[in-house]
Formats: sequence, C-alpha cells, structure tokens
Amino acid sequence: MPKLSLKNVVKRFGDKTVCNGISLDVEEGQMVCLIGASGGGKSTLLRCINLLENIEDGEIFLDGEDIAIPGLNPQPVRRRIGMVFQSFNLFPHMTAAENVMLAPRRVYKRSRDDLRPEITELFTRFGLAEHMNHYPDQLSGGQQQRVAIVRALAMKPEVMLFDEITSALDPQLVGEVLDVLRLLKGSGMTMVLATHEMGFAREAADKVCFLKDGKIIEEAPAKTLFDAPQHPDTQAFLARALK
Ligand SMILES: Nc1ncnc2c1ncn2[C@@H]1O[C@H](COP(=O)(O)OP(=O)(O)OP(=O)(O)O)[C@@H](O)[C@H]1O
Repeated sequence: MPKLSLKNVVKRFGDKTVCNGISLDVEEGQMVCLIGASGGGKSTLLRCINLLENIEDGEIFLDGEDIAIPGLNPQPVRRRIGMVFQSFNLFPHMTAAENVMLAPRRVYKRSRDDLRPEITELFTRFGLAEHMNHYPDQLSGGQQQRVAIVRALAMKPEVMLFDEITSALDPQLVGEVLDVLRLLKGSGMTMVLATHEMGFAREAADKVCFLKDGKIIEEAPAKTLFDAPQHPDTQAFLARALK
C-alpha cells in the first residue's frame, strides 16, 4: 500500500479548476518532486494534501485511510503530515529552539525540559546546534529555513511536504537547504516537493511529476523524465527550464 495516495483530486477556486483530477501514489520513503511552470497547481496540490484546502472531488489516502473527508477535524492529519513553505515564518521574538518547541509544547503539552534532548538532537543532526539560542534575525535565510524544517520535524511527521522552500533564498544559500532534504531522504522520510530546482529533482527524486493546468501531464522516475521526456509539453517546459 502506498504511504500516500491521491485519486482524482479536484480543487476549484470559483469557476477556476486548479487541480483537475490528480492521481498520485507516493510510496513509503520516496521523494516525489512536482515540477512545472508557475500556476500549474503544485502549491495548491500540496495544500490539499495537508488539508489546508478542501477538495471538491476525489480522495486522499494516508496509509490507506481517506483523510479528505468534509467536516473532519484536519488537526490530527496535519500532525502526521508536516509542511514547509517558501517563507520561513519563524516568530521573531522567540529563539530558534523556542520556535521549534512551540508546537509540541502546545499540541502534546510537553515541557521544555522533556523536549530539550530530542530538539537538541534535531538541531545537531541538521548542523544547527550552535544556533539554538539565536533569534531569527541573527540567522541567514538558509539557516532560518533549516530551522523551519526542524520545526516541522519536531512534530514527528510521517510525511513531509515542501513548497518551493528554496525560492526565497539567495543562490549561495540554496545548497545547504537541499543538503537537509538529502539527509531527510537518507533517513527514509516520505516527501513531496514542489520545486524549480531541476538539478536537485533529477539527482535526488525517486519520481518526478510534470504538472500543467492542474493535471499531471507526465510522471516518471527522475532520470527518465529529464533524459527522455515523452510528452511535448514536458519537452517544451524542460527545454526552457534547463536552458
Ligand atoms: N486561494 C486562491 N484563490 C484563487 N485562485 C487561486 C488561489 N490559490 C491559487 N490560485 C490559482 O490557482 C492556480 C495554481 O496556483 P498554484 O500556486 O497552485 O500553482 P503553482 O504551480 O504552485 O505555481 P508557483 O510555482 O508559482 O507556486 C493559479 O492560477 C493561482 O492563481
């Protein structure tokens, strides 16, 4: 059974159909990259998976259980599916460690003392140990984004969604954030990424999906999709993106 499975997901905003019958399986431990031009529906699809958007039609299964049921409290699912956005959204008046501890303290009612060992381990694992007590404005954009990833991991999610997490970074800071994704993949995390980092998608993804106008036009193992795209729209997109 796939860890995450989408069946004919439809999302509309007014009369605009942004996800137009999307089906996708993500196996446990897989990294799946969503690529495509702006407006293709990548962010919206991730937001649907995390139940930040209600879907009009279709099903989203996590471990075989339909999670996109209207009226169902989304919070338990959001604890199982972490999401990181382009903007880091760290609270500026809290240290990095305080930012990371906030959700587990509130949601699981855990104390700082109880959390500290595992939070320290997370910061250490992602090369941030010396920044635990720094405030966001004392950190680079890359470091802030890595803290934002650690913040999501502190909730011990089973699946992680990443929405263009390097797009707001200076080019020299992108690499350190991509390294975190490589590390996470190595640890067996199941991940879905919307990304414009084609080199990274080709090298690190298990599967790449090309989205256009709310549809998956082509889906293939990364190397196959980049080296031998079959659909003319994929070919045209990659020709532009890789220029
Ligand atoms: N809340 C909303 N209300 C109305 N339209 C929306 C909303 N969110 C997204 N859209 C529209 O849905 C379409 C898909 O947007 P989406 O952000 O999902 O695409 P994307 O592929 O992630 O693009 P990008 O790479 O720029 O993030 C766009 O036309 C966008 O304007």
